[in-house]
Amino acid sequence: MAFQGHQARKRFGQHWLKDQTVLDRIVAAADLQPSDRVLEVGPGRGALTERLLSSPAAAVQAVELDRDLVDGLRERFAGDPRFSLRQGDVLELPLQLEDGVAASKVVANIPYNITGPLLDRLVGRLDRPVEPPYQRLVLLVQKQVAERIRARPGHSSFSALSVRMQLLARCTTVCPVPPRCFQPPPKVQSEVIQIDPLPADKRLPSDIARRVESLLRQAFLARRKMLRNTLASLAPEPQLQALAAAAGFQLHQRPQELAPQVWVALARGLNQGIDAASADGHDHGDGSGQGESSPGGARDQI
Ligand SMILES: C[S@@+](CC[C@H](N)C(=O)[O-])C[C@H]1O[C@@H](n2cnc3c(N)ncnc32)[C@H](O)[C@@H]1O
Repeated sequence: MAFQGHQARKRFGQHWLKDQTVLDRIVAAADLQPSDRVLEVGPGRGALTERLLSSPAAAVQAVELDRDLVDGLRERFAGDPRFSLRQGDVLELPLQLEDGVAASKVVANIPYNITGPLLDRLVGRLDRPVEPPYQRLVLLVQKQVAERIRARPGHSSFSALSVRMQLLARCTTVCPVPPRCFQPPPKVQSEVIQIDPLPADKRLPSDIARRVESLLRQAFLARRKMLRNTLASLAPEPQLQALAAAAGFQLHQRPQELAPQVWVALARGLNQGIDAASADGHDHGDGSGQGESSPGGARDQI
């Protein structure tokens, strides 16, 4: 077998999944249909790939960084024409399948060291969502990250990532995965998470999306500070108070207490303020949230 002699490499985040129940749960969550085309990030030695190829999916495209795994993977799945493999960095390679068609689903036990940029690549940000969105992502990630993705307001894990992901997708837990499910076992707890991105017509309008991204950056930079302080550059306090009341929060609250829809309501209020001011004949910029770090300029935007 071509994998013989290959040692798991720490720098590539290699922890082979060996627990059959977790593999079952991942594939069940993916709910693969004959019309599905799957992207697998980091097939490793192919434990998950084999399960994906046991499903009725039309195609499984794997992207593996470690050159020394490529021959073994090609050998292992040579008999299945639905399997294709590209060697390289998933953060850099084009992600269409061999025939140029985009995958419908992503299923992967991901290397934890690239989680942030990978989510960026596979889901995107509010102001630049991945287009077209994947129908579903089933990802094995570090538990701490899964908790941040699906956290509710007020929970200690609630962060800008929670707001962003919950406005872009429906995020649910599939199952916890303790270290003993891997070989070698990682030092951290893991979790399988299911992310169903919203279809393009259910996303936020782009001006609101840009504004929410900009608010999140501004507010979560100092997550322990009251919003009265972190948002002070946006408007004089009486106006800020009115905007907050209309959006459904109070200025003594902190950013991790505000639900995603409250951020959207605040963004709408701010953008409407800009529109109203523009209608008055003032020049207040494009409402993209740029320049908000300059207090004077930002006050002018309201
Ligand atoms: C946690 S292991 C999962 C392996 C296998 N899917 C399993 O479940 O046993 C992560 C895999 O991603 C690969 N990998 C790491 N960084 C990568 C990158 N930037 N692009 C593509 N694959 C990567 C590693 O070589 C490894 O095979």
